[in-house]
Amino acid sequence: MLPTPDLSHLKRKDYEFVYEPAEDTFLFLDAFEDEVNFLKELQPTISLEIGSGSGCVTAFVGKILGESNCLKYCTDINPKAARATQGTAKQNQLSVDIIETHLVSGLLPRLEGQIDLMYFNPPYVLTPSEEVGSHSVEAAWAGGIDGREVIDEFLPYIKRLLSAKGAFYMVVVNENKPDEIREIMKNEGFDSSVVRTRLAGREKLFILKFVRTAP
Ligand SMILES: C[S@@+](CC[C@H](N)C(=O)[O-])C[C@H]1O[C@@H](n2cnc3c(N)ncnc32)[C@H](O)[C@@H]1O
Repeated sequence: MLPTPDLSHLKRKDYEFVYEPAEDTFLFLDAFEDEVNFLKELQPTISLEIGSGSGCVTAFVGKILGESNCLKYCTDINPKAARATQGTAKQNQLSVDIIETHLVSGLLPRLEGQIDLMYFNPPYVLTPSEEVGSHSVEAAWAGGIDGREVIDEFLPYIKRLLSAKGAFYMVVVNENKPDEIREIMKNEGFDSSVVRTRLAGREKLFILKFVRTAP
């Protein structure tokens, strides 16, 4: 079992402003541990986490990839989360390029078709639409109708950003209608699988994986 990254620089007060690693984060870590062999074979040259929050997931993936030449990018809409990710990268001796932005704004067209590994633990909680799009901690969970508003805005970017061999992982809950998301992505030319599921309180969490359909 790989150790959880060192987040000791983040204090209780920081988590008033930045999403604190929770069940969904830890399910993501478990899923990436399941995927170690795939990730090592993939040998990503560029990775991207959208919504990196504390930076816990990227630090974990960084440990898996070890001394590789992978260029690691993260984005977050919340400036305090971007700073937290920066601190976590430093604390865990990783080099990560963190961009404070909405989804992947500013990365296209430069990284079009370049990303081998991409992952997103999105805001997936069902909330009124007006709550979506804040730049503070509420951005971590407010997902709007069906918890899908941010997810649906992001889906078209997967095809544009992933390289031919690339893989994309995402956390969703039952209420987000995972089968419908998989169908949308199938129509975009992606195969999907469920890497892990877990019940967390009333939520059923899924880690979905998408790769391009073999020609
Ligand atoms: C559920 S939290 C996940 C944080 C971290 N990746 C983890 O797994 O613990 C979702 C993160 O996405 C960020 N986020 C929400 N909407 C975003 C958007 N439109 N663009 C970029 N980041 C966004 C939030 O600020 C938050 O840090």
